[in-house]
Amino acid sequence: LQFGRFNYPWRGDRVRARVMGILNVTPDSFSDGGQHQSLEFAISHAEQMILDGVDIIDVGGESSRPGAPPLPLEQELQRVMPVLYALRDIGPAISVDTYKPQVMREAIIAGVDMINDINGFRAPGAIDAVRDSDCGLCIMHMQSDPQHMQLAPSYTDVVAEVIAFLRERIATLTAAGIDPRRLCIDPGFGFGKTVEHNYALLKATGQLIAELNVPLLAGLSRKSMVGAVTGKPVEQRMAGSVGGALAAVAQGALIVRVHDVAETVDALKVWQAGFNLQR
Ligand SMILES: Nc1nc2[nH]c(SCC(=O)O)nc2c(=O)[nH]1
Repeated sequence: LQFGRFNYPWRGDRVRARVMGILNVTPDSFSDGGQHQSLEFAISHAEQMILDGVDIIDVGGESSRPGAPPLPLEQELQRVMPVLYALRDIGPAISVDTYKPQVMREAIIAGVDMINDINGFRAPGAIDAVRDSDCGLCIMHMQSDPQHMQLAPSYTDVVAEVIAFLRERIATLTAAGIDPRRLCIDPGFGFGKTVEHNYALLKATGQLIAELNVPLLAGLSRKSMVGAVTGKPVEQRMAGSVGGALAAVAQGALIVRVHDVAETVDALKVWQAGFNLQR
């Protein structure tokens, strides 16, 4: 490990928004779910995202849609590790979307640039898994867990409670010896939130950044919060998702996690050309 390499994707430039492309390596994202085909598909999808201008590729082996059953560790490793090794030197930063400490450990050995944990590194062993490395760490807020989170999301004050959660996680990770420069936060759109909660959080993007003083990742691409205000099904939510990404970036979000890389990259180029980025 080259300590001090600090290869987290936002190192050096915390102004230009980065585009994180979603690379699902779950069977339901491939026709036959076969191992070999899924690796081929994953690599060609990654190559397309690179042509489209992606900054970070987020590799996820477990679907975390509401109600999804947990995925056994071995299956997640079988899906994700071949892809991480295949992409490790392909160009853009590589992130792994996992909450399992063992997957984090193996991903770090495979050279990932970022660990994206929807569970905010709360699993036993998660902090130990990532402490002695130099990759970026995304701490996301989730109420409850994927199997139960959308049954009855409730908050007294969703913005205050999400800020308090993220503040506690930042404090816990830094107290464990993790360099704060490695950290980014994420309000977790759709993870234990109603549509109203999601938009309250989106409108509070600037407040989260100001209060927590770490880069913020926004992941609302094609989610039900986009469907709710456009009336569009998931396959017609690209424009709405781009609109949501710009709403987050306009308030200071540094990373947007999206399905539609080319469109988001173009939208950001024009928006950034026409907007005074000096905040
Ligand atoms: N950091 C982060 N990771 C994520 N992984 C997913 S999976 C669900 C989906 O893409 O619809 N969402 C998010 C998100 O919002 N933030």
